[in-house]
Amino acid sequence: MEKQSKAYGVHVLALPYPSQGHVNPMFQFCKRLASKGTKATLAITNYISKSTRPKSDTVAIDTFSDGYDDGGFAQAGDVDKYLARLEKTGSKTVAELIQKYQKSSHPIDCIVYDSFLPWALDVAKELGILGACFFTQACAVNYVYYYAHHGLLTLPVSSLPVEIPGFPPLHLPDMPSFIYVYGSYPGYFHMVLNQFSNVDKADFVLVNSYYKLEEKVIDAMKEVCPMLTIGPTIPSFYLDNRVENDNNYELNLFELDLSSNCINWLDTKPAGSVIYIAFGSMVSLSEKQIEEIAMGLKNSNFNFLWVAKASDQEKLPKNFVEDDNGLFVTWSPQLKVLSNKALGCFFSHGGWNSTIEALSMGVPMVVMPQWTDQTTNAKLVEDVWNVGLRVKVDENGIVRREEIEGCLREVMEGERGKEMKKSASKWKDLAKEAVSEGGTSDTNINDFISKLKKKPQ
Ligand SMILES: O=c1ccn([C@@H]2O[C@H](COP(=O)(O)OP(=O)(O)O[C@H]3O[C@H](CO)[C@@H](O)[C@H](O)[C@H]3O)[C@@H](O)[C@H]2O)c(=O)[nH]1
Repeated sequence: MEKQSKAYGVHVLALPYPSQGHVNPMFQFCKRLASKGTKATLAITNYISKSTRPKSDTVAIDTFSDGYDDGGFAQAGDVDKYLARLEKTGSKTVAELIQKYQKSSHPIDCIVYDSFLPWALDVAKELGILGACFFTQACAVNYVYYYAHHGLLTLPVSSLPVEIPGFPPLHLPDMPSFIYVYGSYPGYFHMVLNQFSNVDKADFVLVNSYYKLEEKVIDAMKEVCPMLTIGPTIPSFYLDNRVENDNNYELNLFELDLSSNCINWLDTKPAGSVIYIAFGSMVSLSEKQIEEIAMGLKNSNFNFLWVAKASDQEKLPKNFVEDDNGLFVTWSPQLKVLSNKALGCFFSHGGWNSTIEALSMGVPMVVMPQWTDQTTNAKLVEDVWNVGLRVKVDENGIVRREEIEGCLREVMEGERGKEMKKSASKWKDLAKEAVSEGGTSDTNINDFISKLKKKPQ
């Protein structure tokens, strides 16, 4: 076990974009830094702090204002409005936060900021500290955005397929949705391209992936934007187990549903018999789509654990009776679920955290991507890593019950499913290797820390 050092060499302030899929990897990275003797402080918004009251033994938690202290994004109710205020107010309040530490006995040496918040690098430079840009999504996705940002991929895409080093050619539905459905979510689209607006000025560029997972694209990306793989940023307990008491996310922005202990329930099920269904923190499905999933599951007759908000559970068909082969929760301890022996398949939306968590736990997937990077992740899951299937959507934009049942059966008991289980187990071993002593991610994290220590004074 790596012991926590009391004599901190350097102090890192981590600034995630304020949503679950960004806070999780940044917080885990902080825990990893702390286990190596670095002081790490995670900066979350006042609203997240008030609504979750997070605690950690090893990472300090501090707050800044995004301008919406009483409701965060929901209070703004509009992407453009939220992002504009986050930048304006955040630039000021994050600067104040750093200045507070600069007057203390442990000033900040480096801000590790989410790539969605490039303005944080300007704050760092004005205050004379280092800036490390942290990408939370797959390197392949970042590669596409890099090329689009620099006009090397002309938009709307006219020349198909698009080639990414080491990957099969990408057709339009394999591109991130903002490119695939050109003109959709302009605020978010601007944000993902803008990740590259000043990245050349960052002192470090970190990415939550691991080298062997995306070897060729990481090598290609290194030529233009040197990214250090530091992932997977999941608790050490599930991989190398070198960090003491590190088995939780501890920073759930949603309340864990303890009404039915889903882990005890999973423990009663045979190995590999349960499908886990969860679509991350942002997806909202139509009543029709929920009905199709429910009927696909019912017809498949597999055991299932389904994470669905109360409002989504209300959309279930009236004749969908929950018996002992199915359980609903509103929010699960996802890593504990994925690591449970009863798991046979993860039916997911293909969010990057869910994807890299499943890869790290060796769980094959069925992916029903909704938007953003999920479409590309689904392609990689099916055609590059050979660990799952992407469901097909019909002409009305619905994934039908027969399609869902067919994909679940193939992954759970089909011939391809057997191959996928083997591949999943390989990616799990490689994830563990990456973060273990001397692994690629471990070495990159050590290099990052040692460069901080040698920073010019
Ligand atoms: O019941 C649940 C459901 C999810 N999680 C966790 O919540 C996170 C969800 O992250 P992710 O799978 O990436 O999904 P989103 O919350 O949807 O993340 C957004 O942010 C990601 C990072 O940018 C993108 O890859 C996604 O497409 C985008 O939707 C993961 O760590 C899960 O372990 C739980 O702990 N319990």
